[in-house]
Amino acid sequence: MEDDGLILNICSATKNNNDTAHKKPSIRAQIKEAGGSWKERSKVRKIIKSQMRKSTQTHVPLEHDYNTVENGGYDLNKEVIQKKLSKNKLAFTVRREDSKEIQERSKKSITTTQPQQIISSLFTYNPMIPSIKHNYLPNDNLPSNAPVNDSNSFIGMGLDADLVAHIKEKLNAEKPTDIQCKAIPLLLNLNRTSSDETIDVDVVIQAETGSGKTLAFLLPIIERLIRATKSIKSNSSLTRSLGTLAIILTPTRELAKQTLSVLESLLSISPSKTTNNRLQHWLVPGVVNGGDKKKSEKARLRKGINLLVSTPGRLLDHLQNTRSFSVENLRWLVLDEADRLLELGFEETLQKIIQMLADRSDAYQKIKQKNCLFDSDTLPKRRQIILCSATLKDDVRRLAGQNLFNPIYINGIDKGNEERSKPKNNLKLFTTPNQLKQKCIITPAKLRLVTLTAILKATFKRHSESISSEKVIVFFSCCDAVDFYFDLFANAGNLGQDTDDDQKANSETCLISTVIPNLMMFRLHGELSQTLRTTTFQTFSSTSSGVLFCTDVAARGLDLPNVSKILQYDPPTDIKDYVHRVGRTARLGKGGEAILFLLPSEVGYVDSLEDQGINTQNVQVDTVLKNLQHTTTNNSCIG
Ligand SMILES: Nc1ncnc2c1ncn2[C@@H]1O[C@H](COP(=O)(O)OP(=O)(O)OP(=O)(O)O)[C@@H](O)[C@H]1O
Repeated sequence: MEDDGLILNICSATKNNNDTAHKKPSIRAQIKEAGGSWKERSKVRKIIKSQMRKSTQTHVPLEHDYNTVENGGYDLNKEVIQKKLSKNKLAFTVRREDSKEIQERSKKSITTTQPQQIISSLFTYNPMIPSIKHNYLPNDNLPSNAPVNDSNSFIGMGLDADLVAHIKEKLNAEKPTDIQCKAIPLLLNLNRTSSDETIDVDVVIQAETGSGKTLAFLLPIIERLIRATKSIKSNSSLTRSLGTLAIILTPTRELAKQTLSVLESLLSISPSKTTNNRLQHWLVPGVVNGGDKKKSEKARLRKGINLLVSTPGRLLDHLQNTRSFSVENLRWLVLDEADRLLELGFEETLQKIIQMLADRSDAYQKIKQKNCLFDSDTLPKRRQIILCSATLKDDVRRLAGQNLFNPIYINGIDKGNEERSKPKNNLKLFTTPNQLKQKCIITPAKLRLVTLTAILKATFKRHSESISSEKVIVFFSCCDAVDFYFDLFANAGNLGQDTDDDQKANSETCLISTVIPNLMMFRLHGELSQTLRTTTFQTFSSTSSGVLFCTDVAARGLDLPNVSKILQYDPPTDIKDYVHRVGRTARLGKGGEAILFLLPSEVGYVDSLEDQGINTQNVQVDTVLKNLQHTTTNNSCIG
C-alpha cells in the first residue's frame, strides 16, 4: 500500500545473547523427536516437556544471565535470586569460579531493584531495565506554534477583508502564526512589477507540525484568485472549464480529503459586494484519490476542477489516461509533506508528474490561447511550485536543484527551539512544538502490553457512568499489529469465538473496549477499505473521547482536533516519522504529551533523538504500572 511502510521492531541479538544460545542449547534441540511410532514420539515429547520444566525450575542464574541483565534482558529480584542460588548447590559448585561475580552482580541488581515492584501475575519477576544516560533539559513550555500576538494582522499582509472575516468566523483564525507571517506575503507577491514576469519564484516552507502551514499556502492562492476575479469585468471569462489552476499533492488519502475540506470552507465565503458571488460560481474545488471510483472522477475533471487535491498515483493516472483533464493553465503545484512525496515509492511518480505538467503548459504556451484572467497581473505568470513540510532535508534540496526556480526557503523554526537544540553534527535539526511534553519509557518486551494497558487505563479514568474526555493515538509498526492490538482491546475474552462477530468488527468504525469500560476504540491503516478509512477518520475527528490504533498512515498532516496524547508502541525507523507522529498533538499552541515505547535494546534511539535536538524525559515502567492498582488524581498518567 502506498500509505503504509512496514516497519519492524527488530532487535539485534547481542553478543552475550549469542553466547548464551551457544553455551546452552535447548533440551529440545538435543533430543531427536523424529522417527518411531506416534506413541513413541508422544512419549518423547512428554519427557522433553518434563525435563524442560525441571530445567527452568532448577536453572541457576549464570554469568550470561547477568550479562543479559546488563543488556536489559532480565533481572531477578532479591527473593528469586536468593532462592535459586541456595537451592542448586551442585550447579553452584560446578560454576564456582563464576559465583563471586554472580553475587556481586546480584547485589548490584538487588540494590537497584525497586522495593515495591508491581509484577504481573503472569510473571515471577520483572526484568531489569537499563538506565539511560542522557541529560533531559526541561524547556520553558512556551508554545512555539501558536498564532503570534505581535504579528502583522492578516489584513496587514494584504488579504481581502471579507476573506479575513470569513477565516475568523469559520476557522477561528484571527492572528497569523509565525510561518504564516513569513509565507503569506511572499506568496502573495504584491510588490511585483508587471514587466518582471519571473518574479513568482518557487517557495520551500518548513515549519513545526500544527503551525498552520495549510493556510500559509492556501490563503495566498485564494487571495490571488479573488483579486483576479475582481479585476475582470465580464463573467464569461470566468468559467470552471478554464481547467485546473492549482494542484495540491498529498501523500495520503485522508490528508487529501482534509485539505479539500479546508479549501471548501475557505471558498464558502459569503458573497461580498465586490466578488458578487462570482468566486463561488466558477471556482470549483475537488479531490481525486486512490481508492475512489475513477469513472466519476473523470466526469468531474471533464467539467473542470479548478483547485484539485490529489494523491500522486491517482494524479499521474489521470494525467496519462484522462484526455479531458486540462492542466494547461496550471499556476500552482503544491507538494504538501514534500519530503514524504520524495521518498522511495513516490519519487518516480512525482518526477513524471512534474515532467508531464511542464510539457503540457509548454505546448499550451506555443498555441498562445488567451484568457483575460491570465492577463491580469494578479496570478503567477509561470507555474509556481510550493514545497511544504515539518521535516525537509537533503532529498528536498535535490528536487529543488532539479526542478525549482530560484527557490526561497522559509523556516518557521523559532528562536527558542534553535537555542534549545544543540546539534552534534551539521545536520539541520527537526523541531517539535516547544510545549509538547516528550517522554520515553524503556519496557522489556513482556511488559509492553501491560504498560500500554496501564497508560490507557490511567488516561481514560472512569467517572461513574462515563470516562475522561481524552483523545489518544497509538502508533504501531504495521497493519497486522494494529489489527492484533485492536482485537485484543476491543474483544478481549471473545477472540476467535464467532467469525460473524469478527467480520462485523472488521467493518465497524468504532468498538467499545472490553478491557477499558466505555472506551471507544478506532483503528486506521492502509489495508482497510476506503469507506471504513474515511468514516473512521471523520468519526475520530469529531468524537470527544476515544483511542485510535493506527500505522503511519495517520502520522502526517492529519489535523485531528483535541488529541491530548500520542503513544508510540513501536518506534518509527526514521526520526522524521517520530516528528510527524508526535505532531498530532500540541497543535497550534495547545498542550500535549507524547510517550515513546522502547525495548531495552533500543535505548540508543534516545541518542538519535538527541542528535536531532529532541529531548525526551525518561519514565520508569514501575511508575506506570502502579496505575494499574491506583487511580491517580493527576491527569498525566506517568507523572
Ligand atoms: N492563524 C491561525 N489561527 C487559528 N487557527 C489556525 C491558524 N492557522 C491554522 N489554524 C488551524 O490550526 C490547525 C493546524 O493547522 P495545519 O493543519 O495547517 O498545521 P500544519 O502546520 O500543516 O501541521 P502538519 O505539519 O501536522 O501538517 C488547523 O486546525 C487550522 O485550521
